[in-house]
Amino acid sequence: MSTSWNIKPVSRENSDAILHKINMKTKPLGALGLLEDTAHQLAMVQGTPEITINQPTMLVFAGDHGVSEEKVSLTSSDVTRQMVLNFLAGGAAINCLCRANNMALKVIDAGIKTPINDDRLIIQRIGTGTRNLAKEAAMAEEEVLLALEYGRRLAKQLAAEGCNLLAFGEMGIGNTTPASCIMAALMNKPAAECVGRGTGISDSQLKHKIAITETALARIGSKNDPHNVLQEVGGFEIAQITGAMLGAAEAGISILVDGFITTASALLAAKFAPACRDYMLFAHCSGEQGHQAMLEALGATPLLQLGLRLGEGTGAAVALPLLRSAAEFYNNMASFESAGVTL
Ligand SMILES: Cc1cc2ncn([C@H]3O[C@H](COP(=O)(O)O)[C@@H](O)[C@H]3O)c2cc1C
Ligand SMILES: O=C(O)c1cccnc1
Repeated sequence: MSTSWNIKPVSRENSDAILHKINMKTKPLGALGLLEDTAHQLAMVQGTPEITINQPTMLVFAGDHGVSEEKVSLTSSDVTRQMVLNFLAGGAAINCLCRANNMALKVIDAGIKTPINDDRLIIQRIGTGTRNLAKEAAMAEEEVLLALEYGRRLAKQLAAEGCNLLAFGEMGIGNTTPASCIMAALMNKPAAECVGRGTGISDSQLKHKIAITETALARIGSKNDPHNVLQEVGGFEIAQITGAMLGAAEAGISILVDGFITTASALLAAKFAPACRDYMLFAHCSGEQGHQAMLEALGATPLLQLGLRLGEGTGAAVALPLLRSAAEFYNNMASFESAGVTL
């Protein structure tokens, strides 16, 4: 069983014209650095003379992980639910950074241990947390399919309502472990290069986390098959983010990727449908070991390097003003001709 994705690669047809427009702005060639690449990509995706950033929305998917019983995190699964309540109350880092940067925030229960009854929460529960990937497949095949579909549907609904930029964040105690497993499997790298300290675990916890990752990897039949990888070592929120990224690309809108965990989803999405990569922008390089290599594997140059290692979408929220700056210079900066400036 598999899902097919209907993603149009972004047309290269306008690439030269967009580059020309950027190069004719009143500045030395390339002097706006990564802002130029960002404008180029947004303009390519949008295919319109001006770049717009409409209803930019942060989607934070929450899910619990059976592997947290292995003490691979600083804290217990209970904190996932407590943090979702914190999101709903407006008190978490991501709430502050979305407020500071004028970004809408939606929180999705993709399958935390104990449900929360609150109208503001989007309920897309797959279960009460995944199974322990150290011992067995984290998810059932149907759970993977349902999670991908839930994510896809939400992204397409938001695009239909006028959003043209979706950013992705996550909350799930233990989820750097599945993200490391996904990285190791899809990039065919040793566990030790993919596993980091997440919330800040000790040396002995790190050793155990690497051992678990190796055990789980040995169980994956086809390491190059994103569906198989998700089933063995994925997570409900990781799978829904993957589906939502693919859904965003199907809808032709931009994807803003955050840290280590959402980049693992991006790797999966690009494996399901390589054209999805055309729609992705990368906010930052996290302090989590392995993130840099994952970004390189995706050919990504992240906008920021702030030493963030939190997730929740925080890096993506902080990067949004850079996208707005890219749009503003692209749309409104004078050209040599219009300003009468000669080199
Ligand atoms: C209070 C708190 C708030 C968080 N917000 C995001 N994370 C981050 O830490 C978790 C991943 O790290 P690990 O794999 O080590 O558990 C995820 O929930 C991630 O979003 C948090 C973690 C904590 C403790
Ligand atoms: O980079 C991330 O997304 C990250 C790093 C550590 C813990 N949680 C998330």
